Amino acid sequence: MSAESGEDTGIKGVLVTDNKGKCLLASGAAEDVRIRAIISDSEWLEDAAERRFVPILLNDARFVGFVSPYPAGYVVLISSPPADTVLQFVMRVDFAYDILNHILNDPYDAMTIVDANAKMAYISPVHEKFFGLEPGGGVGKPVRDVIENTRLHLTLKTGVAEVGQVQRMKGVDRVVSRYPIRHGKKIVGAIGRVMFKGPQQLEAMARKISDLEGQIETYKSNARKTKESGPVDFLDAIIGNSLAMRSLRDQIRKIAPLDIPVLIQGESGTGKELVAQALHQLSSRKDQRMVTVNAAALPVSLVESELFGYEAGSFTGADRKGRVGKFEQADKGTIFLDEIGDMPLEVQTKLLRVLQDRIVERVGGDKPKRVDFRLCSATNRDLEAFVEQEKFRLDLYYRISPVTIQIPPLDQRREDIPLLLNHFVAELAAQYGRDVPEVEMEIAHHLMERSWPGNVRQLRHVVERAFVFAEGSKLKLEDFESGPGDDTAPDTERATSFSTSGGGSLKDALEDLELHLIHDAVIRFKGNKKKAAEHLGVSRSYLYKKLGTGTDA
Ligand SMILES: Nc1ncnc2c1ncn2[C@@H]1O[C@H](COP(=O)(O)OP(=O)(O)OP(=O)(O)O)[C@@H](O)[C@H]1O
Repeated sequence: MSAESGEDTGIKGVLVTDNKGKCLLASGAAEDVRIRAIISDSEWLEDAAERRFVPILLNDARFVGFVSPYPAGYVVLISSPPADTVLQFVMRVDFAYDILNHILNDPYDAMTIVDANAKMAYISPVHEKFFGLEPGGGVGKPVRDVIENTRLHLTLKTGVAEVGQVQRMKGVDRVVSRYPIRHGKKIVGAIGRVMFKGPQQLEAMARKISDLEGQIETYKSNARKTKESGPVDFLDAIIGNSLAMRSLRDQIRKIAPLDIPVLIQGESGTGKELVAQALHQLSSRKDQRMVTVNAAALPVSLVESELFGYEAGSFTGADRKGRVGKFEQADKGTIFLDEIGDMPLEVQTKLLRVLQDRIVERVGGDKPKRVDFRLCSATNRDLEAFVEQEKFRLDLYYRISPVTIQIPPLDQRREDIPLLLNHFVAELAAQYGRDVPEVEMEIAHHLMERSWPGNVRQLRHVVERAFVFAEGSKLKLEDFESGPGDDTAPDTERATSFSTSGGGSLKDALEDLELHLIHDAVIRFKGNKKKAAEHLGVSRSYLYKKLGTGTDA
């Protein structure tokens, strides 16, 4: 910058003193007698030389002095403060110089500065080393020639900061941020910062944030649902007008407000979880949580920590902060023990204790805590038979079943099928963002004649398959008659039945499996056959051929 340029941030003056502070040379702003008076104090000089940057404040002007010793005395460069914040920083922080020094030399956070022409103006020593440059070696070169995959030249053009991006340099990923630097309205350069610890830390942080966001979403949506739907809606969600279903809703209405344990029994897919939800929502605990525990999925080794929680650092592999167990989470609310019939005997014993005492103690903790929960359990097993076979503890059975609710299988209430069909079609239309299609009359008839070992869940799957593959705006009987959707075995059984279905050859079994995979993929991608074909790694035409359709839906 030239002496005449008058730029505010430029050097305003120079002063050279001897070791005692006697002025040897003064030029520019340093000729001001007030500045000379300040600087000629040898104590001030000594202190300033330690700090390197010092504010020089006059009544009508403010400067920053850069003070450096040289063998015969001191050199003081006087400049205008680039901004008030900078001046304040220098004024308030005695070790301002050391901070700048740290920023420039931080081994974990390097810096690249380019000028308005995208030429390197500065590069941190750690970054120079990383690129194998001599000190100052990159300065003056176009940034793109020095830094791999840089976008700093684009930052100058767009004027938009890019924060937390991943940039590959010399075969490793680094997290970088790029900022345009403005003087007034003009972009005068750009600064790039590199976190030398790599992106792993950020990834871990991002994962944590996304977990938390997920949890918040669940809470929000639960809160919304509870607000939007009055308690009656939770009963209305249990579709069916058969005598059995009407009586079921009556029982729920009566039992829900009583705070006693309930055991819900019914085959898989009959809606046990729906009933548990309704019981909770119609109880006085509805504003608290219903915490679901899949009892079958609990390994004995983890059951205590899952159910009762653990204190910080209580065992290897535990979260450092400790964890609240399911029973504590359900305090004042409901705990729903699903699949309780599949609980191993050792786990049953541990469970019995907390059901008797209503007290939990975290693993590694010494403060037993009283918990207040409503117990709701469910099973598709014949628990009485299990008790006889000594697979289930009698005392636990009594604890969990003062009241039982039996949900009959769908085959015993086929008159509910038309209502369920309409309900699922409307629900699927909303889920897939389509108009509700017309449903051919014969379909309900056809479905009522079939057997439903997988109960309502299986019915929903069958309707979903037909819905996804239907052409046009009408659901036709033929949509339900062909393809894997017509299989009457429950899904879990079907998965293992490919090789034996129809007792045919291996080729038949493979074709069967292929068709299943294709149908599953189309459902997974909500009817988008292009995406399904991509996912399966087959051409679209092959997929159409297998589905027996000619066009994309
Ligand atoms: N009466 C019903 N009305 C509406 N939807 C139902 C009904 N019964 C079951 N469903 C639906 O069927 C599916 C299975 O229900 P749910 O998970 O409650 O069954 P479950 O008996 O708990 O099964 P499992 O024993 O396998 O855990 C869910 O999508 C549920 O919404």
